[in-house]
Amino acid sequence: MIDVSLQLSVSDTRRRFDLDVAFATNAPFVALYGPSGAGKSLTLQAMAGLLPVRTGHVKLNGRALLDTADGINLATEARGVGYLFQHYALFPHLSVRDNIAFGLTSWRRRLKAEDAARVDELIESFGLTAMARSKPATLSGGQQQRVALARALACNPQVLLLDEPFAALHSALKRELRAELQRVLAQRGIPAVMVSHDADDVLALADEVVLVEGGQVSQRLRADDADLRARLL
Ligand SMILES: Nc1ncnc2c1ncn2[C@@H]1O[C@H](COP(=O)(O)OP(=O)(O)OP(=O)(O)O)[C@@H](O)[C@H]1O
Repeated sequence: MIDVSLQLSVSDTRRRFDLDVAFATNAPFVALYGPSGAGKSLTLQAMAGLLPVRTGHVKLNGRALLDTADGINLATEARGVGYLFQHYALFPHLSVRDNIAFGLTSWRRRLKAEDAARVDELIESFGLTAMARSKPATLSGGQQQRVALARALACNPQVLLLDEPFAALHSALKRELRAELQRVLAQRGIPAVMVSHDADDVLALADEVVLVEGGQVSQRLRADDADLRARLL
């Protein structure tokens, strides 16, 4: 069960955006869908603990990652979330292997043997063995996306947060990588929350769709709603 309620504001000198979203679901794959600037990425960032929240909660199978009423606000690294950033945000100076291992290392210690084995398993299962020592810039778009996904999974997350995971890819590759993502999530039993404004991504992957507009949830739709396609397009 993913249970989210978030109230926050972001602003700079000229703009202010108020987010007030809430949804609770048992769906294994949830899509946050809506127009550009609706507040989808801010929702994901707040769930991951990357953004200060004024009031609200984020609960995962009953475990509070954030609950402002109880003074709970776990640090990002303690939340057990894997995050795939829009445009992947790979570290250009690190190899594929070091990108994937990044969250498991620190300046104080080297990778533990069990973590190294996990990184190697991810490299192999995502077909990245031949390029494990290469820098991200030398990889194709699909390969970079696989590195980002492997990095998000390296910390053994309880939930995967995906921000526009297929936006940079052409349509044949999108189809291939959607299927790969479904396989990986089913294999590992990890629920996912995906931000997308691509109706095809949503139709292909989501069990439940949360429509976000103007910083609020405007509708909830299930994948088996007969008119889902019509309502998304
Ligand atoms: N620090 C900030 N200061 C002011 N406004 C901000 C700040 N960060 C985000 N915003 C605004 O908040 C709104 C919601 O942003 P968000 O990134 O969540 O949109 P989105 O729904 O993910 O859109 P897209 O699909 O285009 O990525 C946007 O209008 C954005 O410009």
